[in-house]
Amino acid sequence: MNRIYLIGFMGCGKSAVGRRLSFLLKLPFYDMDKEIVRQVGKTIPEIFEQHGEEYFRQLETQFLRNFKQDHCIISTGGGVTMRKENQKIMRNTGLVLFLDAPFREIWRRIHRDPNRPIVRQSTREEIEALHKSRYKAYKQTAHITIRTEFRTLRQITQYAAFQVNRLKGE
Ligand SMILES: Nc1ncnc2c1ncn2[C@@H]1O[C@H](COP(=O)(O)OP(=O)(O)O)[C@@H](O)[C@H]1O
Ligand SMILES: O=C(O)C1=C[C@@H](OP(=O)(O)O)[C@@H](O)[C@H](O)C1
Ligand SMILES: [Mg+2]
Repeated sequence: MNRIYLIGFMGCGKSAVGRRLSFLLKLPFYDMDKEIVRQVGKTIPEIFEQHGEEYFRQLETQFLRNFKQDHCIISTGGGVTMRKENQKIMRNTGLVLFLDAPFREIWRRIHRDPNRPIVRQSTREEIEALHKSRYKAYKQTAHITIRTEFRTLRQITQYAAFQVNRLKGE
């Protein structure tokens, strides 16, 4: 299968770049968080509050196991890449792009957002430690790492499209 997955920490731009990349490459776009919200009929904070994080993680893996569409762009949630099974599914069914943003930029983007329950419950230091602890998994799961610092969303999207086309041509 030939999907494009965007992975990386909260706020690195997976959803924003995924949407733009889908326009540029003319491929359908799926944001895993949005798909889960639609399936369950609850917001992400509601799922975390009412069922707990582990339940949300199961929904993420279920989505990846059951999803059938080929030739599409999928923006993952920041925690998806932590499970080995998810890593395997993504690498076996598509090209995995890691959007690598510096933590201070990530923090600036996410610290006031009420829709990310993990951020709401934690201090800056705790989120920075989480970023550090997850970094290796993103790096190792990705076929390509894209550094986003000093780049606009448009530049990142164009660079991602260039990399996708280059690898398709190989
Ligand atoms: N390179 C960038 N330049 C400017 N704004 C960005 C960039 N990447 C992401 N953003 C903005 O940061 C916020 C978080 O991005 P989002 O795509 O939701 O991240 P993710 O899905 O990885 O959590 C959004 O408002 C998005 O428009
Ligand atoms: O990193 C995480 O554990 C999470 C990231 C979120 O997605 P984004 O990476 O799009 O913010 C969302 O799946 C949930 O709040 C948990
Ligand atoms: Mg997102």
